[in-house]
Amino acid sequence: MKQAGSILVVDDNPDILIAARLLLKQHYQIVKTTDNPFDIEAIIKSHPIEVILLDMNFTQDSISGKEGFYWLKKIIAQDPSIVVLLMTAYSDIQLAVDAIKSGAADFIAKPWQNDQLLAAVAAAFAHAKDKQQVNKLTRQTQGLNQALSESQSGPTFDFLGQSAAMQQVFNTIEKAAQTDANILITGESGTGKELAAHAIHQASLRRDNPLISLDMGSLSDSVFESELFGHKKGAFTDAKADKVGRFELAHGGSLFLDELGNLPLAHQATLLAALQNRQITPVGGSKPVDVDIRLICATNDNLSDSVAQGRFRQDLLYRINTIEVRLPALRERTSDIPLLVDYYLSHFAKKYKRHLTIAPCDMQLLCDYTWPGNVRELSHAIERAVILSEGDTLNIATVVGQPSTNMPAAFNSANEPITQDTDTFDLEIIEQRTVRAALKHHQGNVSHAAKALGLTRGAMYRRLEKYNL
Ligand SMILES: Nc1ncnc2c1ncn2[C@@H]1O[C@H](COP(=O)(O)OP(=O)(O)OP(=O)(O)O)[C@@H](O)[C@H]1O
Repeated sequence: MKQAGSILVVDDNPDILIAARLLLKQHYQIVKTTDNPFDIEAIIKSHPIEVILLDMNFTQDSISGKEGFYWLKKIIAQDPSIVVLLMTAYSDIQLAVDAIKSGAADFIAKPWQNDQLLAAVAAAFAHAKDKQQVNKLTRQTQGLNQALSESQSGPTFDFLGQSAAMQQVFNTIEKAAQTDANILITGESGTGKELAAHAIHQASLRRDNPLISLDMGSLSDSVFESELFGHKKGAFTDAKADKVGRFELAHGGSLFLDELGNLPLAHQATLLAALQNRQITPVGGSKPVDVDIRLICATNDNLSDSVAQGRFRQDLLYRINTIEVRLPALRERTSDIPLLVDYYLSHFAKKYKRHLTIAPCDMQLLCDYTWPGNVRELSHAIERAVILSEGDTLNIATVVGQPSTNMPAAFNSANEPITQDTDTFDLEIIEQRTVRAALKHHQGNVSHAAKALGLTRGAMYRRLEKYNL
């Protein structure tokens, strides 16, 4: 039976090429041949070659083997994962030793014994698999280190809720997490979609492997494929080294694609193809890589509406929403508010070394407020109150928006007139105004505003917090 594997034979003698092809074709799925070593580069680029059988002398009467060493070096420089077997009719021990020192896996004397050649090629394929595995792990480790340094190590806060609505959410997560089903988390901004993604991963069998997140809302067109699928060195001007994409980093674990509703249609098609094939090809690469991931997506949008409006592909929606987890807005589960207030009060009191309690009437005020920014707004409000309160009692008056307006602070601020004239050169003031203007322009959509400002959503939220927006 033929084995999966692709081998290239390079020899200037057509009889050798025919003999090698006839023999190897019986055992391997892809056998390519060429009599011109200048073709090697293009063949490697267009086909995922694992092993090369390479002649050492191409020019007539040449017996030094120098050409073989030259092409061997070029192959290794182009793709170090390829295993090269050198062959020559002028067998001598020193040549064999030099070949192996230069990076060849083995040396074969012509004319070959079929059994010996097949054994050497089988060993070369095994070696190629090991090399691929080592390369993959090395690149995965580099990528994971990078992802960790980008603080994607996990959420700081617990995922809380005692209301019936949240109990149902926890139930669905518990059941769905045990399977590999794709999960779509929906809910307004600040309802805890990212926390839910982490909870799903932690409750799954993949918990010992990484959860890799990617904010689709802040990805520009030019980096989309390279972020998702990685790239090869030299694939484009800025590709100074190989980069592992998020799909490969998440191999064996979970991939969390946040803000999926913002993905342009062209990228939706690319993403769908990767999900269907369970394979990705890095930009500038020729070898598809198998990926085993559990997909978790999140969105603030109603994707069914987006499908109806032609903004989101129906086939992609069907692929990602095997299970849907809908996170209720905080105003739909007011019984959770005291729990969340106590939790964040104790967290921030500890952080700022304060001893604060909250008066029952103030807790009631917090329960009556509609929290359009959901738990994120609540946690920021409590943090500000902890910082601004004097004495032992939390003073909430300064932090909660007027219940009569029931608008998030960010919206209120955005409605203020913004002076565009440069009446100040204070960078902080200018930054604050720009952030407000971007929010206003994008009707409070934090992802869109962040993208317009060239910020990640994390960086945007830090600024919203800093300026109390
Ligand atoms: N159930 C919860 N218990 C405790 N904290 C929560 C809960 N839900 C959300 N939070 C807190 O609210 C903040 C926002 O949560 P998260 O980022 O998960 O929301 P999101 O729905 O992903 O928001 P966005 O759509 O804007 O990205 C975080 O600080 C998170 O810790």
